[in-house]
Amino acid sequence: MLEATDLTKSYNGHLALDRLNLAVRPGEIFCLLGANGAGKTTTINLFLNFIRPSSGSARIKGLDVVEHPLETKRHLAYIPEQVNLYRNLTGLENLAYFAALAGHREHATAGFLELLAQAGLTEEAARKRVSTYSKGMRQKVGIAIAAAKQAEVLLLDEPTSGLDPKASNEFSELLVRLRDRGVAVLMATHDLFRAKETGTRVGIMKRGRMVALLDTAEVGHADLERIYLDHMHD
Ligand SMILES: Nc1ncnc2c1ncn2[C@@H]1O[C@H](COP(=O)(O)OP(=O)(O)OP(=O)(O)O)[C@@H](O)[C@H]1O
Repeated sequence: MLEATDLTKSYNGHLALDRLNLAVRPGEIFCLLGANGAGKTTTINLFLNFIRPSSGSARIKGLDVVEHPLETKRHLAYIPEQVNLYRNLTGLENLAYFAALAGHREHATAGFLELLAQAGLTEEAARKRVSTYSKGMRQKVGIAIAAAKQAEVLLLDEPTSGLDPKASNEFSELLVRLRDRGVAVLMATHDLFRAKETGTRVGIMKRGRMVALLDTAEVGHADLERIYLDHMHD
């Protein structure tokens, strides 16, 4: 579904990403962990085709993202740290707008309200302007947009940073629901706890390289933290 093969990005000889090999299957949440500058955002941006690889390839549903930019974009949704929405429009209007932009005009207002309700926004909140929303509410609109697009691949870059624990928990539950519907999720995060809770696998990155790959079912919270810190120290 989501595949990196020897994916490499260098900036003036500095390897931001060094031969990454990774496959994320439908129904899987893969969490990228690593210190600042480890290459997590670079990985996500390569899948989004925001930047070009120096060598290797990023594929979505078997299609190279550089060779098939439009087709691969159709299958994916992206939630950055700050979801960009039109502040003067309501959550409902934003959702309708972005769904239409993605070619999904089949939903009526009731359908959009249902998607927002599933993402945890009441109708009352959905009809308020986004300028009045908290960060957690904007992230929920982001999830509703991903659901309206029926995205099969979800890319997230530190989506829960700055969310309070309850909002972060709610957001993680939404991710798990999408995962259970067969969405392939790739998420960069600094939150070891959430990575263990919601991730199927985690990859620890350091200076552009994937230095460890773990199955979350096989490690406890304390193990994951210890393994992470061991890698940061050497
Ligand atoms: N446009 C650019 N020009 C030059 N170097 C860059 C550029 N973008 C990223 N880098 C470098 O690539 C490396 C990887 O950066 P990246 O943003 O992928 O890290 P990250 O793991 O996402 O970090 P953070 O946790 O801070 O978000 C860093 O050394 C960074 O300085």
